[in-house]
Amino acid sequence: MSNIENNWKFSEDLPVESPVIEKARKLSIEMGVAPISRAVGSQLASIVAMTGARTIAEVGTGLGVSGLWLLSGRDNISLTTIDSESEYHRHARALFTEAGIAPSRLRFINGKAEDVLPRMNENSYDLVIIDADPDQLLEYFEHSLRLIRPGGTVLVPRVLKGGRVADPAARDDVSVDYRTLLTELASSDAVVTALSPAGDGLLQVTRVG
Ligand SMILES: C[S@@+](CC[C@H](N)C(=O)[O-])C[C@H]1O[C@@H](n2cnc3c(N)ncnc32)[C@H](O)[C@@H]1O
Repeated sequence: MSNIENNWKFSEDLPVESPVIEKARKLSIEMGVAPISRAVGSQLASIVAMTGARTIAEVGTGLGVSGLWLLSGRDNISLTTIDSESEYHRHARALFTEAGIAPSRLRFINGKAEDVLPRMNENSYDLVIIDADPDQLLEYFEHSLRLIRPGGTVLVPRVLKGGRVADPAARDDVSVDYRTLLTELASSDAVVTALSPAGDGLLQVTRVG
């Protein structure tokens, strides 16, 4: 293994997940839903803790691995989480309860993100995380920039698409769209952007004004 691969593997193996997050991860994998990686989860919790985020919206609940990590970052967060699959929401709700999270802090919206996001209030969230249909990322990203307050942050896990985004020879629409988005954000004055190689890439975009 190269040093870079060693570093990556070490960073992925290091975070310690709570028993409920471990359970959510196991169930998620059994049901064929890919959870965020441990390193990405620990980065989400860290971002929540350092930004003091209180209002979070999530696109792509899955079985709740990312939500549980976000909620572990600090107390008194309210999480609005969207998924098109009601069965996933049923499991995630049970896992959040098992983690001791008060139902009053959670809002589950069952529906397609492309229908739900346009109806959500602008400037209302400290953090928005997008982890749903990769083909719709650009549309979800536009909405997310509208939903966050000035100083708020949009997070996108899996943004490197298994190495395809970093490979200029990959010319499929999604890889090209992602590459273009990352390149444009890197030189934009309207946002502060960081790209972490954790998991399959974690994009962090903070709105300046
Ligand atoms: C990769 S999984 C999310 C995993 C979750 N964030 C985690 O780490 O545990 C993607 C989720 O997006 C949901 N999804 C896919 N297309 C969607 C859409 N158009 N609108 C809302 N949810 C969608 C799927 O049902 C699935 O639960």
